[in-house]
Amino acid sequence: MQAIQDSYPDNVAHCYGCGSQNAHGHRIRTFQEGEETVTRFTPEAYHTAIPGFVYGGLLASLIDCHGTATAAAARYRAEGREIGSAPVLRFVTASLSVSFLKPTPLGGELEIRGRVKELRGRKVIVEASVFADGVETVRGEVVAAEMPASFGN
Ligand SMILES: CCCCCCCC(=O)SCCNC(=O)CCNC(=O)[C@H](O)C(C)(C)COP(=O)(O)OP(=O)(O)OC[C@H]1O[C@@H](n2cnc3c(N)ncnc32)[C@H](O)[C@@H]1OP(=O)(O)O
Repeated sequence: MQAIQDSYPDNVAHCYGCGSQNAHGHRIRTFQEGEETVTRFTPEAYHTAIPGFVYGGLLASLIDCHGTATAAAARYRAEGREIGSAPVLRFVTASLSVSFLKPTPLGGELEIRGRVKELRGRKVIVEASVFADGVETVRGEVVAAEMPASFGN
């Protein structure tokens, strides 16, 4: 199945969280499921915070990259365009907020589910949650902004 990240051009596919070209990264893959998006990720033993539980920074990065992918998909949908069609849309994180509701157990697959809260102009606000065994352990919000052509300058 085609993931949203599969549509990222090679020159922006090096992100540590979601770049398919980053051999050391998480390489998350996000799929549209109706009005929601879903990513599945299984943390490794070295993603430990306190033994038995997942490191919060990893969980934040899953929300982050799931959010920017959800934002891109939402904009394509709003424009009635196929994901990845030219001109390619790229979103970066303007703001990320994360609440750790419960400790997230280490040792199984996590599910990250996202939905669009607001889509306006060059900005998309995405809400996303991490679930472990169906229990919501983390909730976050990503403000994703369309990457300006001048990015980095
Ligand atoms: C392409 C695949 C890569 C995937 C990336 C994965 C996630 C990442 O790790 S990205 C790396 C981390 N993020 C960055 O480095 C971004 C650095 N910041 C920037 O480049 C700029 O500040 C940027 C692009 C976010 C916003 O620039 P700006 O000139 O304000 O853009 P602009 O187009 O005017 O603003 C867009 C909208 O976002 C809003 N906005 C900008 N920053 C923020 C913020 N911090 N909080 C809330 N809203 C914000 C603006 O108010 C504007 O909203 P509106 O349209 O309602 O007025």
